[in-house]
Amino acid sequence: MTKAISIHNLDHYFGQGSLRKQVLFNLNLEVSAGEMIILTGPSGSGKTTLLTLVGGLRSAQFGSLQVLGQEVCHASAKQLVQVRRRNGYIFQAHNLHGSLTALQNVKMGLELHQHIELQQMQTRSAQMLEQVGLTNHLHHYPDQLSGGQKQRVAIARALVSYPQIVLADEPTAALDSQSGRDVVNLMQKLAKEQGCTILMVTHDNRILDVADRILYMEDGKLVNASQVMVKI
Ligand SMILES: Nc1ncnc2c1ncn2[C@@H]1O[C@H](COP(=O)(O)OP(=O)(O)OP(=O)(O)O)[C@@H](O)[C@H]1O
Repeated sequence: MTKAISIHNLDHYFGQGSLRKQVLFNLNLEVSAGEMIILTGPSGSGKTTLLTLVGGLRSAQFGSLQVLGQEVCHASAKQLVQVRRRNGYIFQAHNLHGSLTALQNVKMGLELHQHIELQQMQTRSAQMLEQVGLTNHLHHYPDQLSGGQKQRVAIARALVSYPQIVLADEPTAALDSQSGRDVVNLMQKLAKEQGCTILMVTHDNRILDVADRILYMEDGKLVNASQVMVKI
């Protein structure tokens, strides 16, 4: 099966000189295309760092990290931009632009893809908002939407370009139990329909069951599955 993400002996350090600190230790991981992976573990264990490396949001320097067959370790700034363009991102704080409507926010997810015509962008964005149940909110601004609705706009924006990989960091953290559940169910449904791989960082034990596989991180290391069952 095609590997969406392939990680071998990945280390990561922050800081320089005497402040240099290792935060990821010899990570090894294979993620198949279409898998939904949840990455969990204590605060400070390195989950977000790993997510940002996979997303090309920071540069990986030691070991090997392949995303969709492309080596990201030692990649140039230009190559990292290409990696970022192929991914969708969903964050806890949804990062919607307050001065843009839901439709305009989703359309931004397509604006890096210059081959798509304006009218087509508009249509696709509206369809995506329909799929997340927001047909009646296309022209609402973020402050006119609930937390769950805002997160659904963020999902629509992340998926509108049909990315092969979606990276999500605590997408349910700001939501009540029911909205959190709705949001992950929606992510799972749309991702399966589009065949995209999801890597999601979460502390939210209520949503672990949506994952095809749960990974546990502790002190910068991936702990193996048999130990995970004891910890969760
Ligand atoms: N930009 C940075 N510069 C220096 N150290 C950092 C930086 N980002 C993270 N760290 C450190 O790296 C370690 C891992 O942090 P990371 O944010 O990846 O953990 P996490 O598991 O995602 O935590 P949380 O669940 O609290 O978000 C922590 O010790 C953190 O203090």
